[in-house]
Amino acid sequence: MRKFTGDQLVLASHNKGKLREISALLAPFGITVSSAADHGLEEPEETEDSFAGNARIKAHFAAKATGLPALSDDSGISVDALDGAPGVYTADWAETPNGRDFNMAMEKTWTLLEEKNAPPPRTAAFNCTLCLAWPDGHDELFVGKVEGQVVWPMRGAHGFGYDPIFVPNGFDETFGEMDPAQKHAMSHRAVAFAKLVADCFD
Ligand SMILES: O=P(O)(O)OP(=O)(O)OP(=O)(O)OC[C@H]1O[C@@H](n2cnc3c(O)ncnc32)[C@H](O)[C@@H]1O
Ligand SMILES: [Mg+2]
Repeated sequence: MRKFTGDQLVLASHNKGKLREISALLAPFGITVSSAADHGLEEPEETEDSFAGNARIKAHFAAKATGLPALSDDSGISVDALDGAPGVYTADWAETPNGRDFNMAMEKTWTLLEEKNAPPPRTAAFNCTLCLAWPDGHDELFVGKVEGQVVWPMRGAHGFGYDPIFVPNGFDETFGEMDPAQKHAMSHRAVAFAKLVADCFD
C-alpha cells in the first residue's frame, strides 16, 4: 500500500456534487485540492463495466495529464428488484440531448419498479469506488457501500443525483433531506474515503 506523501491532489471528477463532498472529506488534511476542470481536462470515456474499471480510467487519465496524484470516484445506485440496475450506468440513465436530467432518471427508476410490482421495501445500495492514482501508473482502490431503499415521491433538495429517492437503512430521511454533514458521516463515499485515509494518509 503506497502512502500519499504530497501536498497536492487533483480530484478527477466533473460532478460538482462529488467535488463538494470529497473536498469536505479532505478538508482536515491540509492538502491543496484542484479539480479536473481547474486543469482544463476533458472527461475520459468510461468504457469499463465495473466501478473499479471506470474509477481507474478517470484517475490515471488525470494523473498522467497533470503530473499530480489524482483521486477519482466512480459510483452509482444498484436496485435489487432491477437486477442491480442502473449500477455503473447510473449517470447514463440521466443523459438527454440537452444534458443530464436526474428527475427523469429517478422517474425511470420508479416506473420500472412499479412495472415489476416490486413490494416495499425496494432495497437498493449506493456503491462508491475511489481510485488514487500516481503519475507513474501506481494506484490504490477503496470501496464503500451503503444499503437502504428507494422511496417515492422524491424528497429533499440537498445532495445531488439520486439522493431524493434513497433512504439509508436506520434513517427516515432521504439523502436529499439529510443535513450534508450527516450524509458525509455515513455515505458510500464516506465509507470508501475512511479506508483511503486509514491506508494512505498518516
Ligand atoms: O465521472 P465523474 O466526472 O466523476 O462524474 P459522474 O457524475 O459522471 O459520476 P459517475 O460516472 O461515477 O456516475 C455516477 C452517478 O451516480 C450518482 N451518484 C453517485 N453518488 C451519488 C450520491 O452520493 N448521491 C446521489 N447520486 C449519486 C450520480 O447521479 C452520478 O452521476
Ligand atoms: Mg462519469
